[in-house]
Amino acid sequence: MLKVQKKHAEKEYGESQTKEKTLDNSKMNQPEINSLLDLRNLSVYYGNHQAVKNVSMPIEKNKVTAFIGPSGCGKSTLLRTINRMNDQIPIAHYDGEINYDGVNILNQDIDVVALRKEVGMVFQEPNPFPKPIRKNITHALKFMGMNKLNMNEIVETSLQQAALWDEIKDRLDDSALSLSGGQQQRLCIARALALQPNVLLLDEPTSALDPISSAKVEDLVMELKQHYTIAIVTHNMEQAARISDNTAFLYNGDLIEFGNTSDLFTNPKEKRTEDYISGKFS
Ligand SMILES: Nc1ncnc2c1ncn2[C@@H]1O[C@H](COP(=O)(O)OP(=O)(O)OP(=O)(O)O)[C@@H](O)[C@H]1O
Repeated sequence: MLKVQKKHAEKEYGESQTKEKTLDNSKMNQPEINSLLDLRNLSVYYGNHQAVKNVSMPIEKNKVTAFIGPSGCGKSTLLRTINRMNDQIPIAHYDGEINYDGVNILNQDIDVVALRKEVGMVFQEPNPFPKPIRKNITHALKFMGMNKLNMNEIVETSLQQAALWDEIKDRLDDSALSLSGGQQQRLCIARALALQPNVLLLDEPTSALDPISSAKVEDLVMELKQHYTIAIVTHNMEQAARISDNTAFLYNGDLIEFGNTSDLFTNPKEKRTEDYISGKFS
């Protein structure tokens, strides 16, 4: 629950509905899903252009949900809407709801800074601050007003969670830019984890990495889902099949198919899904 929104949620939905909900997911041919986020009739526009069209789907708690589909189909737009990053684009606007633990996070009175603390994001290109490794973590905490915490402990814990501690524990005061691309990306994940989010949004986090670094980030994602709810955009079908539990296939802004990843990849219900995953178009 977004702390700043608790009162709002209680007023709008009633206390009983602010607890976790189990979706009736029969229309998606899925067993019951324990969703943390629930997208309902979500449409996103850039000016007059509709990039995401009336999408409804759950994002399951402590699972990895992959967004796949051809270039320009709206994957990143959908992901960025979940922590309101699109608010930074003046022509972007949206309709519909994203319910997060009983709160519609698209409400205008949501505290987006608090939201982004709970719903962290990691981008395609590793983007550490040009500062020492340690400061990449502490700077994020101070920026979020969390400067009373035990910084050394959080630095160590978040780097351990990001499977980076053993590699860099003796060089915490070196510049983050001295790390390899794969290490920089894991540092960016550690930086997001330091804020103790519930959800991690990963926008093609391995597309700029070599195969070995990509494999480390994939292993990390599999590990992290024990504690976090993860949504990932990927162009890599093998990656989606390897690491995700649920997959959403988007085409031209429409959600064509959503379901359990192994079912969707082995027995797609829609012809367009089958054509896409079998490489007939990209
Ligand atoms: N800042 C923006 N301003 C205007 N239009 C945008 C903006 N960002 C994205 N779009 C448009 O929205 C549509 C969806 O783009 P989006 O980046 O979400 O797709 P994508 O599936 O993530 O693509 P890719 O796989 O190539 O990254 C595209 O038509 C794109 O041109």
